[in-house]
Amino acid sequence: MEQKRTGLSYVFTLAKEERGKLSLGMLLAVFSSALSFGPYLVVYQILLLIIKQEVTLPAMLGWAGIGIAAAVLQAILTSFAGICSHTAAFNTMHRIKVRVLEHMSKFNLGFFQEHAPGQIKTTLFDDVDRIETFLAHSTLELAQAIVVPLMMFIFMLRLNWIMALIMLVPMILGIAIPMALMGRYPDLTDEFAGDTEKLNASANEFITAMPVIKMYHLTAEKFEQYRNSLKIYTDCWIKMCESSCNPLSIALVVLDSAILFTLPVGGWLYLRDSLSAASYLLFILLTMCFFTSFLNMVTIAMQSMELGSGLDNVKKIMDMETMKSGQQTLSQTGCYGIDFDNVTFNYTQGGKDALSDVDIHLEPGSLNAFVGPSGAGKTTAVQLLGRYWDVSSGTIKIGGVPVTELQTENLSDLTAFVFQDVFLLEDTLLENIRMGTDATEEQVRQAAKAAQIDDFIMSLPKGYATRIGDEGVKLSGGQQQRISIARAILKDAPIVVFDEATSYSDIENEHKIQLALQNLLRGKTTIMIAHRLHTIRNADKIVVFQDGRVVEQGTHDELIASGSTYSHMWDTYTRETIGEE
Ligand SMILES: Nc1ncnc2c1ncn2[C@@H]1O[C@H](COP(=O)(O)OP(=O)(O)OP(=O)(O)O)[C@@H](O)[C@H]1O
Repeated sequence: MEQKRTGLSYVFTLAKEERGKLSLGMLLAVFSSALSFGPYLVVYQILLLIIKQEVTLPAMLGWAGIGIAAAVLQAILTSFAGICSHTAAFNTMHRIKVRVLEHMSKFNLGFFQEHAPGQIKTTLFDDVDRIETFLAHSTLELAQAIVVPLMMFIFMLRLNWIMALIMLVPMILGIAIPMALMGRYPDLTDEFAGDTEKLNASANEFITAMPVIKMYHLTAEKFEQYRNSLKIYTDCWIKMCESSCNPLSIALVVLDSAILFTLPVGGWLYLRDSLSAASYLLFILLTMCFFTSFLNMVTIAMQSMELGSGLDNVKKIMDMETMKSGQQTLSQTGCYGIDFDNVTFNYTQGGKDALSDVDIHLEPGSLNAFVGPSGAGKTTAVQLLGRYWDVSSGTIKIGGVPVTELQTENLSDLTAFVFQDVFLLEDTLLENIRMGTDATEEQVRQAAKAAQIDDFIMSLPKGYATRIGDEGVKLSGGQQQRISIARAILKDAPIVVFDEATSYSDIENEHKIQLALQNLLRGKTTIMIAHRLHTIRNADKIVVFQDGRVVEQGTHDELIASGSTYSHMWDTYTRETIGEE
């Protein structure tokens, strides 16, 4: 279905809190433009004096004074108009950024997995910044481009209606001819916006994938996705230029040659005594001024076309449905069981089920493990518990309450997730573990000790004050995972999920973390996803996933005794581990 382009009215809806300032800015811009007539009127009056042979020094000085006063006032009004529009634009930009971010923070977390960071950044910064530029500059130009030619036309109509109408001929031709020619070409604006977005996304991917790209000696030219996007973008750009070059050139030539219409007609009227010499000269001056103002409209039209796709992106995000928060809350100090009741889920409507009819009951305060081959649905199951996505059917409950009925902040307080890939803030190690909580430095250290990362941190010259990031220290995968474990320990949530959380750790560190966690996780309901089966051997319940279904559940001994999937996995695992040793 073709998407309807978002109109300029949406910009003014976004800027509704600043309408007063914007209107004042536009009004001042109109007054300031009206004053730009000053010099022309002065010239006209002086010409009249010359023709009537009434030139006197006081009269000349008087008119010159009026001209200078008009110019000074014009400068003052322009400056105030700019202050109004820039303040309104900056406030609007700030407000939109906050609103878009707030709105995004209410999405299911899956949104951030589905959308490339580059794409979100483009909307949040480039597209919103374009709105700011438009409001700061184009609104004033728009007011001027509409009002100035209109005022000029009314003035000229009063001076000589035939000449005024003649002035309209090049304007009508300048619009009608290009529009007729443009109609023969397809509208490529949406296609171009889409191609630009794809090019940005593939450039972003190229930069993100730099380590792999270097390993395989791929250059930007050889990186097929980038090369294709660039070619499609360039082809579309050339097509756009081809389709707009001729009509635009014709429009410019016709509008620029407006004087060729007013000059002969004015001369003819002058010879017939229907137009005074002063008026004739004034018309020649105004013809040039009129079309310069009118051409501003073409520039604004082009700016608003550029704004269009950015506006669409902002609107798309603002129109997206947010995750509906429930009303119920559970205490963060409680101990809760978890139930998956007949849960089915697919990432894309009509696509293959990532989970089918999953039924699991996890006892309050128990240690549980999700195991199974890659792609079996383990991560999907735990992400559904945290509402990264919402189930397609069935219910997931914490302490008997469906997760969809819990307040979103409460659900977040009840759960702590440690994933294989860790996100670190460009901040100190202390703040990276503290993560906005009011934990004391001592509490942070205790958590870091349990996660086996305190020794490493203390070995750094600045200890916990060491900053992570470009200019700071770089952490290994295992160290990052241990920071993430420390965060989860400090959060002290009643439900803790580890998804391959120690996969980057060496055996010794993994063992130490396991020992520390045994104490810390007492009384919490824990889910561990693990491929290294020895780490979950003592779990109260092991749930075996295969192809999106739960095929077995029980303790290690029960599952080994049953002799099916888990026992085969265990056999293979122990054989491989012994082989490695
Ligand atoms: N964001 C996503 N969009 C679409 N499909 C997905 C997404 N994430 C996972 N899948 C699909 O869902 C299925 C289950 O994936 P999931 O990551 O839950 O498996 P897993 O058992 O955790 O695998 P692994 O052990 O390799 O992490 C797979 O077929 C996978 O391709």
